[in-house]
This record gives sequence, C-alpha cells and structure tokens, in this order.
Amino acid sequence: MSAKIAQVKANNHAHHLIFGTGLIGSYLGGALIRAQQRVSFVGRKHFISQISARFTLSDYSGNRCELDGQGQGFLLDELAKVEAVDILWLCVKCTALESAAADMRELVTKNTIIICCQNGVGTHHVIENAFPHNHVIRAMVPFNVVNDEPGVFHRGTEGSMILEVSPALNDSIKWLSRQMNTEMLPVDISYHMTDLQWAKLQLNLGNAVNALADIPVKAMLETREYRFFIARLMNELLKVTEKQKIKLPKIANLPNTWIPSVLKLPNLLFKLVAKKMLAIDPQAKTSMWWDLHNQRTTEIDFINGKVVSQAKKLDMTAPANEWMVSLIHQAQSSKRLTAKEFKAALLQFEQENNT
Ligand SMILES: NC(=O)C1=CN([C@@H]2O[C@H](COP(=O)(O)OP(=O)(O)OC[C@H]3O[C@@H](n4cnc5c(N)ncnc54)[C@H](OP(=O)(O)O)[C@@H]3O)[C@@H](O)[C@H]2O)C=CC1
Ligand SMILES: CC(C)(CO)C(=O)C(=O)O
Repeated sequence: MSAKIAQVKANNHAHHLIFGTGLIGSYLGGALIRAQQRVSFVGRKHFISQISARFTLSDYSGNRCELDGQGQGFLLDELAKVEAVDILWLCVKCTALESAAADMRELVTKNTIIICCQNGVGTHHVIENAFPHNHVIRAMVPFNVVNDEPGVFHRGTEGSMILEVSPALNDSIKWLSRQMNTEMLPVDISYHMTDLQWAKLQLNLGNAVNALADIPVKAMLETREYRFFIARLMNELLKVTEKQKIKLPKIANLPNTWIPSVLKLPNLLFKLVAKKMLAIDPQAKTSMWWDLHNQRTTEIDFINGKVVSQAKKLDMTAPANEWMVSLIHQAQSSKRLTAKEFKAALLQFEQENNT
C-alpha cells in the first residue's frame, strides 16, 4: 500500500484532484464529494465556473444531489494554489494526454497515484512513460454524462465505474472503491483491465456512427441499418480479440460476443430482446457526437483506429472500421457528409462488402 494512502486511510479521506474537468471529471468529482472525500478540480473556465460553487448531480433513475464545490476549482495558471494530491484522476480526452502530462507535472509528487479514465485500450502508457516512478492505474467509465443544464451533470446510463487493481495497490484500490461507492456512482474493481478495455472499446465502436448519423443513441439503435453496421464494426473487433485469445468480460446486459447477432435482429425482435440496451435517456449521445458537434478533434484514432492498427499487427484487416476512421477524419476537416449522405454511403458499403 502506498505510504500516503495508508496515512489518509486513517482519516477515511484523501485529497483527490480531477485533472481535465469536463463531463466525466465533473460527475466523478461530484460523486467523490458526495462520498465525503476532499476534491479539487483543474480544468477550463467553462467547467470550473460550474463546479466551483454549488452544482448538481442527477441520474437516469431519478437520483439527484446538490453539492458544494467549496471554491476548489482552478484554472491552469492557478496550479500553485493546489495542495498536495493523493489521487489524481486524469479525465482529459485521449487526444489531450501528452499535453496534460506536461501541464500536471508540478502537481504530481512521488506519492501521487494517477488514475487514467480514458476510453480506448492502453492509452495510459503515455502517462506511465511520463511518470515512471508513480503508480498509474486505469479506470473504465461505462456510463454517459451530459451537461444540458448549467451546473447540472447528468448520468444517462447505468453501469459501475471499474478501478484497476494492480498487485502493488491491491489494498489501496479496494479501500478506495469502498470509500467511493454511493448510489450516484457505483464502483467495482477488476484484475483484468486490458480485457475490460477491449470489451468497452467494442461498445464504443458505435460512437462514430452516432456522430455521423447525428441522432441520439436510442434512435440509432432503433434503426436497423445502423445496428447492422455497428454489428459489422464489432465483428471486426471480435476477430482481433479472438486472435489474441482475449476473453472479453461481460459489461453490457449480454455477453459481448452475442451483441452483434442481437444487433442484427429485425426491429421488433430486437426491441424485445434488447429491452435493457434501449433503456437509456432518449436524448443521450456519445462523446464523439459531442466532439464533432463542438468542432473538436475526436478520439476516432484511439477507438475504431485501435481496431485497424491491431488488425494490421495481426496480419488481418478491419475495412469497416478503417472506413469509419476516414469518414470521421473527413468530418473533422469540414468535409462532413450530411446524415442522409452518410446513411446512403453506409447502405452502399454494406452492399459492396456483403459476404
Ligand atoms: N462523456 C461521456 O459520456 C463519456 C466519456 N468517456 C471517456 O472519458 C474521457 C473524458 O471524456 P469527457 O469527460 O467527455 O471529456 P471532456 O472533453 O468533456 O472533458 C475534458 C476536459 O479537459 C480539458 N483539458 C484538456 N487538456 C487539459 C489540460 N492540459 N489542462 C486542463 N484541462 C484540460 C478539456 O478542455 P479542451 O476541450 O479545451 O481540450 C475538457 O474541458 C474520454 O476518454 C472519453 O472517451 C467515457 C464514457 C462516457
Ligand atoms: C458511455 C458510452 C459508451 C456511450 O455514451 C461512451 O463511452 C461514450 O460516449 O464515449
């Protein structure tokens, strides 16, 4: 157990820092405050101004709590004011990891545990390389967070946040997960984080479809053409993980390997079988939708791009994922297909690649 954690354990709370306070960071930080932890936030003005005073967490099942940010929100030029950090939750996008590693350097002491909350597989290596003397672990966030109302962070879907247990931090992480676990943020642990990240990556492959189709996740899943294509994207990932002998843990309501077949069911049958999959906020959209909408660089290279690069390494191909990567790159450079053009292109792709 880290010396510092052993010490804070005695007081039952640690000093947590959310670095890269955005949708996930604001929700996570709020849930930590709710769990009686001491929390500071570093981020951009748009979010810091929302969480520095009173703010609200709400969730899909009607839970709601009001929190006091206690003025612990800081911008990058105020880092000198942040006190020693026990646990740094790194909540930036994969695309910002390199620059975040440089910016957070003065906040990380030899005792700081860094927890990487990104989607994707193995993106935490950037941070391991930048901080070789710190414990760097991973967290998997299965749920969706939106900020449609100022000062309100809403969790739109179910699922427990999973913390990686490394042999060196076994007791500390178990302790941490117990401390954090509340109805606003269920927390669990995993000894098989890489497998878990591949399982989550499978679910994220539909993010690009969601962004280009420009509709909520629920409406996307109710549309057969989109479901078929997402099944195709997932099957490419499943071939890659099978070849690597990765056993995907179940993170949705169905085993991961069954999901493509269920997605390919006709509408009526799908609605019956996948009732739980469709039990999501009708307005929920994926993080890639938000990035494209806000004209930001998306995480496409770390999501569908990861399937493509891993397939190449294994002497395999992943044409549907490769196509998605190129369409999102185009969209980022303002040559974006309209939703109608995307649907037509997708049907043509299906016709040309039907085996
Ligand atoms: N949103 C969601 O529902 C889900 C997201 N995830 C994953 O969680 C991770 C975080 O996503 P999300 O919360 O949506 O991301 P956001 O973009 O909402 O939040 C990240 C914030 O960090 C800021 N930031 C970036 N670099 C720095 C820096 N060096 N210093 C301070 N602030 C910085 C960003 O600013 P700027 O925009 O200026 O770069 C942004 O405001 C991603 O990997 C995502 O895939 C997983 C599950 C669901
Ligand atoms: C929760 C989920 C799968 C979809 O919203 C996500 O990870 C994302 O939006 O990036």
